[in-house]
Amino acid sequence: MKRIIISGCNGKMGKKISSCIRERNDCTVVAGIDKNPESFDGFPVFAAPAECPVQADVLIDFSHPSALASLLAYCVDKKLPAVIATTGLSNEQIEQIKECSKQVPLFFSFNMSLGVNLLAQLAKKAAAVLGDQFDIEIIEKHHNQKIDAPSGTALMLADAVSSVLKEEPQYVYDRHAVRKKRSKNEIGIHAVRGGTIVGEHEILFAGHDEMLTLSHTAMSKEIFATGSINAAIFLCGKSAGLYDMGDIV
Ligand SMILES: NC(=O)C1=CN([C@@H]2O[C@H](COP(=O)(O)OP(=O)(O)OC[C@H]3O[C@@H](n4cnc5c(N)ncnc54)[C@H](O)[C@@H]3O)[C@@H](O)[C@H]2O)C=CC1
Ligand SMILES: O=C(O)C1=N[C@H](C(=O)O)C[C@H](O)C1
Repeated sequence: MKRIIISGCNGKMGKKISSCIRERNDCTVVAGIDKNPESFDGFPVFAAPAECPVQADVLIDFSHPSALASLLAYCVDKKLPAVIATTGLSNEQIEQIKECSKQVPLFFSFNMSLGVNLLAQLAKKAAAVLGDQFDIEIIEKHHNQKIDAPSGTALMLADAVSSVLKEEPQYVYDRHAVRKKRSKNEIGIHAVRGGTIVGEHEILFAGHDEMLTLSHTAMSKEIFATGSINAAIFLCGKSAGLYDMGDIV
C-alpha cells in the first residue's frame, strides 16, 4: 500500500485524485499540502511542505508554480519521489526540476493522459512529413477557471513538433500586435477559455488546398488523476532521474 501526499489537495485536481484513490486498494492518501489548509477528506492538511511531518512513499503535485521551489526542497531533503503535474512553470523552474531529478526520482509531464502522449507522437510523425510545406497551428480550449495560457500541453505539443522540424520555429501567441503575413518558420499557439471545457488540443497542418487536423478531447479530469496516480506508483522504488509518460505507456 503506497502512502501518497497530495500537493494542491483542496483544488479541483487534488479533490479528484483523493476520490480516485479512495476507489483503489494499492495506495492511500496520508497527508495533503495546500495554501488553504482545511481538512475535508480525513487526512491532515498542511499549509506548506516544511510543516508536513507525515511519512510517505511519494508526492503528487497539482497546485501552482509558486509552490514548486519549496516542494522540490522538501522532496530532495526527504528523498521523496514526486509527480509534478502543475503547469505554467517558467523555463528556469523546469531546469530546477531537471537539476533536482539528479537526487530524487521525479515524474514530470504537462499532461497525464494516455491519449495526449500518443497525440504528441502522431504530431511528430505528421510534422516530419508535412513540416516543410504546411503551416502548423495549435489550438487549445479549457475551462474558465484556468490561470495559465497557453496550456502546458500546447507547449509540450509545440516542442514535440519543433523537435522534428529542420529549422527551430518561433512560437507566435498573439497575431493582434503585429500587422504582417505569417512567416513559414512559426507555430501559432492559441488559447480559448470558457465554461467547463475539461481540455481540448488540436494541431492543425494547413497546406495548399488541404488540411490535416490531429486532436484530443479530455472528457473528465479523472484521466489526469488516474495517470498521475499510476505515475506515482511507478515512481516508488525507482532510482533518481527524470521520468515522463513515455516511461509508462
Ligand atoms: N499535467 C496534467 O495532466 C494536468 C495539470 N493540471 C495543472 O494542475 C494545476 C492545478 O489545477 P487545478 O486543480 O485545476 O487548480 P485549482 O486552482 O483548482 O487548485 C490548485 C490548488 O493549489 C493550491 N495552491 C495554490 N498555490 C499554492 C501554494 N503556493 N502552495 C500550496 N498550495 C497552493 C490552491 O489553494 C488550490 O487548492 C494547474 O497548474 C493545472 O494546469 C491540471 C490538470 C491536468
Ligand atoms: O488546467 C487544466 O485543467 C489542465 N491543464 C493542463 C495543461 O495546462 O495542459 C492539462 C489539461 O489539459 C488540463
